[in-house]
Amino acid sequence: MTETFKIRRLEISDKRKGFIELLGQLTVTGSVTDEEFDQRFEEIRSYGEDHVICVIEEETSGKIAATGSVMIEKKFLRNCGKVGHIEDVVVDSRFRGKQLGKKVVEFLTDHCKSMGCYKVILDCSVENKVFYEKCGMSNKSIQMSKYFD
Ligand SMILES: CC(=O)SCCNC(=O)CCNC(=O)[C@H](O)C(C)(C)COP(=O)(O)OP(=O)(O)OC[C@H]1O[C@@H](n2cnc3c(N)ncnc32)[C@H](O)[C@@H]1OP(=O)(O)O
Repeated sequence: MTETFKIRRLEISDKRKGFIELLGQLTVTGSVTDEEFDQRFEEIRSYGEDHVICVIEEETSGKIAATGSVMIEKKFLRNCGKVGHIEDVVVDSRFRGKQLGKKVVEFLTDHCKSMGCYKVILDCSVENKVFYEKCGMSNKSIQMSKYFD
């Protein structure tokens, strides 16, 4: 069967297209009810261009094959500059190795550029370092984190 991929922003109907299950390939999602999804979707939509989630839909199957998100941080430094933070990039294991991950990162990076950000940053595992290098990024620092119970 021919695969046709289309990249676009997340739509409210994407919950039915496997969006949450796809995020489950990245980390724990918990059980998200339709009501919780709709509420969170509207909340994120209210941030407009400052919080964008992109998806790639495989149109033949109507399934979400890849996703990633970006948040625009507004700063005082660098003349009230802006920084893009990329998060939650994942490609369905059935569709990996087809340049979809790269397309997601490009989409998000282009958004940051169009928003006037001076840089875009993300945290990733050592295993994904080469992937992000192929997306034109380079290692700058180490990640620190503290998880709350
Ligand atoms: C900020 C964050 O969200 S970090 C979390 C990243 N996500 C995950 O770890 C979830 C599980 N992994 C995945 O979903 C996928 O494997 C991803 C997103 C890491 C990569 O997606 P894919 O669609 O398979 O990658 P894609 O096909 O676009 O690869 C682009 C290039 O990177 C290379 N590449 C991809 N993954 C890797 C890897 N793990 N190690 C080395 N090279 C890699 C590819 O070979 C390709 O090289 P080429 O352009 O020379 O042909």
